Amino acid sequence: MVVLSSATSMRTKKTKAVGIPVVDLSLDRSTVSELIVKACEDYGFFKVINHGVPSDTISRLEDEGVRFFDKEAGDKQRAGPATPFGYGLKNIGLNGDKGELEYLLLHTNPFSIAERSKSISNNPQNFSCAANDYVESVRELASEILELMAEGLWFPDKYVFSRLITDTQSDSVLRFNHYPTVKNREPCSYKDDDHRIGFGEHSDPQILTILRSNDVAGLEICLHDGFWVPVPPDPTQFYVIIGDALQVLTNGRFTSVRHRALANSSSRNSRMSIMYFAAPPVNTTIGPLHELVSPENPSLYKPFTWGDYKKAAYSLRLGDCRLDLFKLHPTNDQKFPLFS
Ligand SMILES: C=C1C[C@]23C[C@@]1(O)CC[C@H]2[C@@]12CC[C@H](O)[C@@](C)(C(=O)O1)[C@H]2[C@@H]3C(=O)O
Ligand SMILES: O=C(O)CCC(=O)C(=O)O
Ligand SMILES: [Fe+2]
Repeated sequence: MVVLSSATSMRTKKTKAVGIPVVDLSLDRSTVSELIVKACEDYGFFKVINHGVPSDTISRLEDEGVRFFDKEAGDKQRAGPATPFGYGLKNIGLNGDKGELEYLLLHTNPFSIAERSKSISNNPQNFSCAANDYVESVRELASEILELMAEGLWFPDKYVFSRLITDTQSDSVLRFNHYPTVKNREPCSYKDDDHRIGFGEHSDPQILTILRSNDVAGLEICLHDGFWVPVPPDPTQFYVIIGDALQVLTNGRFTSVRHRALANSSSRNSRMSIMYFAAPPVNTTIGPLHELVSPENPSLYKPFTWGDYKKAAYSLRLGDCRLDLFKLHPTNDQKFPLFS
């Protein structure tokens, strides 16, 4: 029997204030790579400053996002439903997950962006151009970070991670999340720890996520001890989230951080985040790299293709610990039977 743990099976978790690691990419390379490795081991999450993404590239895409979410409901529906790409409202994924948000999910292939932009914008060319420029810039940033990680781990091949996401067939995804202000009095069935949930607890399946938000709070990350930490919004910088695929490639040395976004309840402005999920081509095999496997550190996961992993992710709920399915030595602390 294969069993799988789930967010809903976990004990109630408390919040605490902890400083999020900040990595200044303008420092010398060996310091930066050391800081990144430490942040990936301790948190699976960090902020990057001096990132090199032009502010104009960020603001052009932000304006497109604001323009889209400002439209009438009927106009936005023209870009939906999200199956999985397109416009989605309150339904996340295909298996009944709900949250207080609306979103746009796009594949980053430029042809796919061009096609989608026709139902998103009255000026599709502007939208495509802003989205492609943004994707190109954050892909470069993600590659640079992955190269620094490989250097920090003393791998002989510094491109071992980055080449997975720079391949022209990469399966990377761009997501805009918009969390409209909700009043606490309104009835709501999806609460957790007395908070309304904008985007429920989960890990990102991909290699790396580059997150940028406006100045409205909501994001929280979960520490190894189970405490939740609010992440201060910073519109000028990016946050980096380690995904499941990188946890596997590093044989568990880096952990994919569980995170969530709380709905807007007190703020007068609504939160908008833009995320770039860096993924390899679908036929890429993901497994622990031999440099990180030894008799003392045996392989923790069986290899799988990115396509297999996506299929598993999409057959499960948002909060499910889908990596359990690929563990070589599953533990007994998992609650819900998945397949028997
Ligand atoms: C409930 C789901 C939504 C999701 C696919 C899934 O079945 C489980 C993983 C979810 C997630 C989380 C990170 C990203 O936002 C996302 C695009 C992804 O790759 O995995 C979403 C998926 C989605 O919203 O389609
Ligand atoms: O909007 C956010 O801040 C987080 C959303 C998120 O985690 C996701 O889209 O995967
Ligand atoms: Fe996420």
